[in-house]
Amino acid sequence: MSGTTTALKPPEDARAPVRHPDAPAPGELLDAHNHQCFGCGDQESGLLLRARAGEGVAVTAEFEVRPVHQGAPGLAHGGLLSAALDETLGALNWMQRVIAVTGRLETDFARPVPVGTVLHLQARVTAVHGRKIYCTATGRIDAHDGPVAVRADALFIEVRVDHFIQNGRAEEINAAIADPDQAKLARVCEVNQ
Ligand SMILES: CCCCCCCCCCCC(=O)SCCNC(=O)CCNC(=O)[C@H](O)C(C)(C)COP(=O)(O)OP(=O)(O)OC[C@H]1O[C@@H](n2cnc3c(N)ncnc32)[C@H](O)[C@@H]1OP(=O)(O)O
Repeated sequence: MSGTTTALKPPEDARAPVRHPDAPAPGELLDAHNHQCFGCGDQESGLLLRARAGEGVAVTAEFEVRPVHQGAPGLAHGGLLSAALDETLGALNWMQRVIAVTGRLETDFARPVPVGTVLHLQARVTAVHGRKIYCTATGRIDAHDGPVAVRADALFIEVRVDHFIQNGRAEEINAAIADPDQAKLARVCEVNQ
């Protein structure tokens, strides 16, 4: 059973999430927030996860489990399945136009996921309380209505772009600042904070 810890239960006075008026339209493919990202970037050894805007404050994503993602022979590594859930939940940032990072992530592994599976992920924000964003995700095998293999509940915490500038390695931060797409993304999100 997921979401059992108190930290993942929204308080009574939490508000419903609000879709930003300029959020991408349902079905629209979401850009990678960083092309070097292990989850949504374009590294061959990464997840190559592709997310799309959903209705409301929700997203969908697909992750093809390749041999490089194995744990046990022929099966996906559990940590990478958590990463796929985390990345999908992170894509919810686009729908509220905030910058938020994972504070807590609890994963349930309900079924083994064979190599060759396309994991169909769905994530949505359930509640917001100050900087705290409560959200949930599932991953289903080979179809959007396939059997649930993994699910997660998470708490994301809203941060300012300084979070990355102060904590990230200078080499990558400087490259991101010099990248017009990254600078635009940071501006768009910060305007809403
Ligand atoms: C340019 C675009 C890029 C866009 C980039 C988007 C990236 C998305 C990528 C996918 C997602 C990731 O993997 S993100 C990477 C993994 N995550 C991280 O690296 C985060 C590391 N942790 C941190 O930096 C920090 O702990 C933070 C930012 C999460 C929180 O620190 P803080 O800002 O000082 O806030 P703090 O006062 O401690 O906490 C605020 C409130 O949240 C609660 N809180 C904080 N952490 C937790 C927790 N683990 N579990 C429960 N509750 C928590 C506190 O109790 C408090 O509640 P109250 O007192 O207010 O009630």
